[in-house]
Amino acid sequence: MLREGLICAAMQTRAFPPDGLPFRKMHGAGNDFVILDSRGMAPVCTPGLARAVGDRHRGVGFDQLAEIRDGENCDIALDFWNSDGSRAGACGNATRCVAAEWMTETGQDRVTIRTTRGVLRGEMRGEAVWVNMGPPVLDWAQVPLAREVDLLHLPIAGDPCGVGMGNPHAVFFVEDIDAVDVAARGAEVEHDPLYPEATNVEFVQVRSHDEVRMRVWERGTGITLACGSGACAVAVAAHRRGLTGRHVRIEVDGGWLELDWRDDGVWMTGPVARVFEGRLAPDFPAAGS
Ligand SMILES: N[C@H](CCC[C@H](N)C(=O)O)C(=O)O
Repeated sequence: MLREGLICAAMQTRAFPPDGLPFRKMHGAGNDFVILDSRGMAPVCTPGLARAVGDRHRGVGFDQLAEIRDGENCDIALDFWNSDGSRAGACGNATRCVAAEWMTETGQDRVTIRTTRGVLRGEMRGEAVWVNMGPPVLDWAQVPLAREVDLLHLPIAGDPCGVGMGNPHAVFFVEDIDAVDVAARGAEVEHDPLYPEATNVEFVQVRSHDEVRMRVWERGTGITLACGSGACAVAVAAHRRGLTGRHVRIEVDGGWLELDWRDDGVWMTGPVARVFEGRLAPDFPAAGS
């Protein structure tokens, strides 16, 4: 036991460099991220580290943590973590943030990013960085979403739709989005047994053929001000239901996102901002856990 304790203590002190672990804090339309850069070294993030850094009182706080890694046959790779320590297969807003940073750093106007769902492409068009979040998966949730509608206790404005964007999304169209108790209904739907891996939940009010408003409950995180992959799912679902065209502006609680569902995938742009840079203390509680 003593030996195990010593090994454990050694791991805890050797995980971070002596001057701390550098990170960047960014957000995209209010969806906020801690970005770690592990290029040229072994990945550092673990469920424990994600939870500790994600703690808004004792850590840094984030909706997702994105870890940049060396890309195989592409420019970079990205891993995503939620603040509860779970992994996310996709994160559109963090992908936009990292794509924008990479373009600024390299002076290039195109980037390829490997994620668990495949290689995503980003490109600069004028001042805006667009990313292609890939094609939607439309058969991931052939489930009776009508049961979920009952959970909402609200008038709906179109059949709900399940859309996979490398992660699951359940999209509900409602007449009055301000009447939705996003926290209560979102948590309920997230863990409905219909979704063995749980789901992200989007509520949408359609304003016109090219504009909708969305509010989101993210799996593993809760309410966020924006969700990029969720916005992609909403654009796809709204078009499939005949409610919008393929190009749509989506108002989220943190601003606006612009979506364009093309033959090669769902493209997205919107605001990104770098907030600050810092270093996790070498003895940060979760170092090495
Ligand atoms: N905020 C992210 C999505 C995180 C999804 C995550 N909560 C999951 O478990 O799938 C985005 O911009 O796409």
